[in-house]
Amino acid sequence: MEDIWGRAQEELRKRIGASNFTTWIEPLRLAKIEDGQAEITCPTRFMCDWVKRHYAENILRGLKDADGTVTRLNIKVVAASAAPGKAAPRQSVPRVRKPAAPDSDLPTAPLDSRFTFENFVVGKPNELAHAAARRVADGGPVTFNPLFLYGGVGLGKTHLMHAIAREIMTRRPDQKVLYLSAEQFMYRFIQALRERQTMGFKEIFRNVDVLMVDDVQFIAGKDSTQEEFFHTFNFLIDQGKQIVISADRAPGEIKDLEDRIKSRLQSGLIVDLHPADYELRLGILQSKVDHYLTQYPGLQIAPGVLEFLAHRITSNVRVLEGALTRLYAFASLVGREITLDLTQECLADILRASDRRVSIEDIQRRVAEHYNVRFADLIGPKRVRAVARPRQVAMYLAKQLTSRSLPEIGRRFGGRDHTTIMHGVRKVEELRDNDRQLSEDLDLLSRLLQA
Ligand SMILES: Nc1ncnc2c1ncn2[C@@H]1O[C@H](COP(=O)(O)OP(=O)(O)OP(=O)(O)O)[C@@H](O)[C@H]1O
Repeated sequence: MEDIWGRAQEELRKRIGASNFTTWIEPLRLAKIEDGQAEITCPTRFMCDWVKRHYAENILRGLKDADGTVTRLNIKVVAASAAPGKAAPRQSVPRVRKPAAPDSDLPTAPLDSRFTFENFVVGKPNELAHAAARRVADGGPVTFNPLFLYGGVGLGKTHLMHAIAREIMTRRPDQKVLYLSAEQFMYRFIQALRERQTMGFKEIFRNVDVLMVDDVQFIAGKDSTQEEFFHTFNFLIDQGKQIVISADRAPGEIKDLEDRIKSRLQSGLIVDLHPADYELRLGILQSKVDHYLTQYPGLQIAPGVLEFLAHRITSNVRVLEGALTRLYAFASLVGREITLDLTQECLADILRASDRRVSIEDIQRRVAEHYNVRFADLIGPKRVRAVARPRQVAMYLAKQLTSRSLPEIGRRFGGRDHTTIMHGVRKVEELRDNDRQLSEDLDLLSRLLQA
């Protein structure tokens, strides 16, 4: 099945272009072929409708070419986790392109032009890492050597590394800056060994003023590469040259890394990038929206959408950025304003994956406790204000923090109609901006529920 779909995809990529392919075809899966009918699964309804309207014919043609038995096509929505026997569809998230194996005459890996200090949003979780990176980039006498930056996936390590490299190259063009990933370091070293060019290799690496190695955990367990790295490292430090290293964890926690290397890596300044908190996530989204304003002038984003995304997508910045990119692409294609509904529709798979599994009952219990009302009253018919307002707050939080539909939420609120829920949600949205107490309550409750 994989083979057939692989061949059909190759054809499709040629026919519709790489960008359309990545957005619309890559997330699809070929689930089965039965009695001449191919079944394609799609992670969201929005995407399913779009693909049916625009690409069904091409997909069928591609499948027919790849497997002569196919005569019909059925495209249906299947939630990411429920896709039969397949890995979850890849989200259309732009992965930072890590440079490929480099050309041996040009050691420095290409720098991504977006990864600058200006584009880096600073908040509590990354302020120390940012300040240290800035200090190194500003130059002057070497204060901490090496600078070791570490943090989980997609939290901005590579972004900071590129920013440092670019800044030094601009401020001090006389300095030889060599930036590369640990994988490339190994690739070059092995190539040098094979071509009996180890002297040339050593010369390149020992002649730099600033050496920057990304994802150093990669050399763990690679004995001869570790050995060479260790010597290069010592040589440069002894010469007072700056070294900057990044990894996905602290030096002491990298398994299969020789102790002497660990201890050398620990001899400078070690700073970690913490996962982005709500404020930082919102700040990053706002700065991206500013960029999109030039790319998509006139495309409106409704109030509350960015807050919603910052609340709901907590995994990492890369996923957050990818969500916004997809949202803008969808909205501009269909020529619609980016509303909360559009957001939930077109990011259903990402939101589901990030769903923090807050249940509606958790929300109701927490809200009842906070406002000191009985749980039974909260979901019951009472209309007195002392109960009605907390109920609307609970409805609003249910919409914000879960991926349940309005009718589903209605059922959990004593069988209310979806229009009642919509009214409750809107009411809270209206009041939130001017009622400080309410806004603080919402903030506190969301935090408690997501803790
Ligand atoms: N504070 C920030 N401000 C603006 N953009 C950020 C910030 N942090 C991360 N990003 C963006 O998030 C994306 C992922 O960041 P980056 O590639 O630097 O992560 P990483 O920590 O190197 O992850 P990995 O370990 O997967 O390589 C990039 O597009 C980057 O620009």
